[in-house]
Amino acid sequence: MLKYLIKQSKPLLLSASFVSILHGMGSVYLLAQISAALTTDQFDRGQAALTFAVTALCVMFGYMIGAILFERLGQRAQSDLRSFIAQRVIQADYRQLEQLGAARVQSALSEHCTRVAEFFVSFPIILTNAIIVMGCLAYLALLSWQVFLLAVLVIGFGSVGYHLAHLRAIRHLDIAAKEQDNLFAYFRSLTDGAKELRLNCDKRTTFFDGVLKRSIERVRKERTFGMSIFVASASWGNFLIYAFIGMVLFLLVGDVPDRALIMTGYALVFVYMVGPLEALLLNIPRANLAQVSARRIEEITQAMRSSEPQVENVELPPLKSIVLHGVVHRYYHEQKDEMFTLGPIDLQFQPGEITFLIGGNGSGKTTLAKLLVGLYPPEEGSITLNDQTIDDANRDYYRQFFTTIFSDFHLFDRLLEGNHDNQLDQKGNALLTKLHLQHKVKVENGAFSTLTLSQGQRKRLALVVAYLENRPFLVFDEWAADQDPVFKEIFYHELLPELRAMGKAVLVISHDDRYFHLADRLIRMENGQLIFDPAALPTTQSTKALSSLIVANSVA
Ligand SMILES: Nc1ncnc2c1ncn2[C@@H]1O[C@H](COP(=O)(O)OP(=O)(O)OP(=O)(O)O)[C@@H](O)[C@H]1O
Repeated sequence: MLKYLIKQSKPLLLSASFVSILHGMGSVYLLAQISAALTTDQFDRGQAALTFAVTALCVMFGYMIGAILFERLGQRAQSDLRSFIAQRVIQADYRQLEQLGAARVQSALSEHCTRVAEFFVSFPIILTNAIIVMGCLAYLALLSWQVFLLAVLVIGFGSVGYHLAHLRAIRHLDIAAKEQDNLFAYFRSLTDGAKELRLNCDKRTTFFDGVLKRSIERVRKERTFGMSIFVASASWGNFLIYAFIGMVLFLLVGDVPDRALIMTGYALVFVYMVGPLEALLLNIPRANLAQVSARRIEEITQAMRSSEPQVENVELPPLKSIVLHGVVHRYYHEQKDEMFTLGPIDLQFQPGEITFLIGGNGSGKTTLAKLLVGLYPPEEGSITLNDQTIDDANRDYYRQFFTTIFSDFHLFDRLLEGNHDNQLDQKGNALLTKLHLQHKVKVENGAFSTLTLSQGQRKRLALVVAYLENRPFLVFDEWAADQDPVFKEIFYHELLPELRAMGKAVLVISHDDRYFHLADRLIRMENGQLIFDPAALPTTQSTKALSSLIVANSVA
């Protein structure tokens, strides 16, 4: 992932790196000038002052330009990453997304992205300081090759220790990154479960102390541990620097002639080098953290691979039929080591037909609806649309035939229709009036004036959106469950017949047995199977619906 981002912004990164290298080299050149001024007697003071001033200015501008360019790179990396992840989420197969969970996606979009962007802030620090350290070493080599060799030996020794520590630290940072995904799920519970947490103090205490704080603590502990290892190895590096300086000043130099001058030269280099070395040792862990986050983003996006190419601006042909042949879907419940199997289901749908799907809780009605609309691909069997078999290649196209209102529907704050115009607003407002929502919410330029509505009102608004989408097939999953009798009446007695007259195919998942007789067809789900059970049907049901039930179960 980091490699990909680096490749993406190559020109900017190269320019920023070039400026940082110049900045580092300029700093070393400044050191050489200071050293020369301190240790040499005969030189042109005016010329030296001018060179020093020009170099200092170049170093300042080099630092400034480099830092600005890297900041831009960091922000761009963050926005690129966010768009990339969002794109992956939009394209991901729905079932994979369900399994992955919202918390991990949130964690990738916020925290991990920020950490990766930070890499671009620490990168120039690492680069510039590495150049300064290398320059200082080169200058040392000029002064004495023995001292240079000793420095290389110390750096080699330090690097091995640093690498071993690095391996250990990364393990802890990885654990922290994984735990953070759980933490984001708990953060969601803080707002999603706000009512429950306020109404039950035991629940609140257990959640806060036993779940949330434990997770926060785990992230803190693992990250502190990982970073402490880095800091410890940085201190080890620091100690080695001073050990090296001590060895050079007190053992290697000895009682040579011009000792004071040589010592001044060395001391200057050492003092100049300590800061950049420390900065290096402190910033490499930040780059490592970015690497851990980049890996996590990669894992999360890998888990969202899409096998279904997405369509754009499709013209839909008229719907003639949708047929499910022996369709099967399974859920595996890990905790209980149990399998829920839906199907095999044989079923046929036609335009202008209202089908009611009934059955007990957990019998598989919603799962069947998700299979029908193409959110789940059938594990066995097949679906055909107008005699064309649906597979991964055309499933996204197939999904465009449907509008759904599931019980966990989402309302966007605007109509997201590509061909939006004034007429659509007018139609929307007329429908809002029909559903008694005209005083609560309005459509203006495709946007709803508010979404602060009761659950029943939100569902009515969702119904308006579904109507305006004008798709050939509508699926309502217990839409009427939380509506007043007056809206149930409108839904079952006005809207459904209207949809039928418009030639729409409609699947209504319902528990409202008072209205079962209005169905053209009634199908019943029990424990994942469509069953034929005339005794279970309400007495008011028309013979038409009853005979359709038989037909529904006999489509091969
Ligand atoms: N995302 C999921 N992952 C795993 N199992 C699931 C998932 N969704 C549903 N199930 C399981 O599948 C079975 C059928 O669920 P489904 O939601 O289809 O039933 P339903 O008939 O719509 O129920 P209800 O009337 O309560 O809405 C249940 O046992 C449920 O636990």
